[in-house]
Amino acid sequence: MTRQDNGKVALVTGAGQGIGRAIAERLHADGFRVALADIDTDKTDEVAASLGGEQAGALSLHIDVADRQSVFDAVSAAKDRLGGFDVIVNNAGIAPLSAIDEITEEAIQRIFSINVNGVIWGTQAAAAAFRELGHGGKIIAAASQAGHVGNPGIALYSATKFAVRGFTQSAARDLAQYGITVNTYAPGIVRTPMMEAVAKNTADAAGQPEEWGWAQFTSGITLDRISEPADVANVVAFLSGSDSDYITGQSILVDGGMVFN
Ligand SMILES: NC(=O)C1=CN([C@@H]2O[C@H](COP(=O)(O)OP(=O)(O)OC[C@H]3O[C@@H](n4cnc5c(N)ncnc54)[C@H](O)[C@@H]3O)[C@@H](O)[C@H]2O)C=CC1
Ligand SMILES: CC(=O)C(C)=O
Repeated sequence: MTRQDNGKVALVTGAGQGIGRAIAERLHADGFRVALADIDTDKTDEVAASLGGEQAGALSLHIDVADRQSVFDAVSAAKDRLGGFDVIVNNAGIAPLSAIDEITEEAIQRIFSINVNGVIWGTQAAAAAFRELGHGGKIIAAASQAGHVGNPGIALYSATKFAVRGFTQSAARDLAQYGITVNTYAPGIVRTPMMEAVAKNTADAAGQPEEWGWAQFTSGITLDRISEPADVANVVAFLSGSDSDYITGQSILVDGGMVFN
């Protein structure tokens, strides 16, 4: 089907691969002009080109979500070059393993600077752009099933995702007066480079084969399969559009029934 531009602009962080890429592709197919922002622009250059490039509403941008100025610059570039600003998807994140005894000050700072500060900077920059443009908008961030319940081996990561949910609930209260909704999506186990590394590193740390690493995370999926990035993109497409206008402050689990709460 031919793509119909819907007149709206979305920026997706971490759009170079995995879930972010699938979200950017889905929003573009739905008619959004999309800024694909990533620290690795080799990847976003390629994805944006595959969608037809800037003239076709697919703009590759550099962003380091840990750097507030970089986030504000990317939002500003998306707004100016794509002609508006309506949705931000604060998707970029990292998931290094964290055995409790081995957590260091540097490890805490690194993961929080990306997974939490990155969401805060994206929220600030998007809210400022929406207010400047005189309309509301949608702020969406990646949480995780690990931001709803504990998982072995990823305690520090889990702390960042609980933090994202807490920030989101309060930001939803603060920004409602501007017509801005704030929500998170909480994936389960998604087949991406991140999850492949998590499974492999979990197995390596225990001296076990890789399938054992996967099994630590995949038992208990009610729908009995790992998620594909498109499963998550479907829900983010809903949160980006007007059908979700009456939802704010929520974390939507997209986990095939791993966590019921
Ligand atoms: N894969 C999974 O099973 C799950 C993933 N998530 C969350 O979903 C989000 C996306 O995950 P995946 O696609 O699996 O990850 P991924 O590692 O496959 O892709 C992440 C992307 O973010 C980019 N990135 C990393 N640091 C960045 C920075 N400082 N600034 C800008 N971009 C940066 C990377 O270059 C990469 O393109 C993350 O927030 C993750 O925590 C949540 C639950 C499960
Ligand atoms: C990487 C992640 O978010 C998991 C295992 O829930």
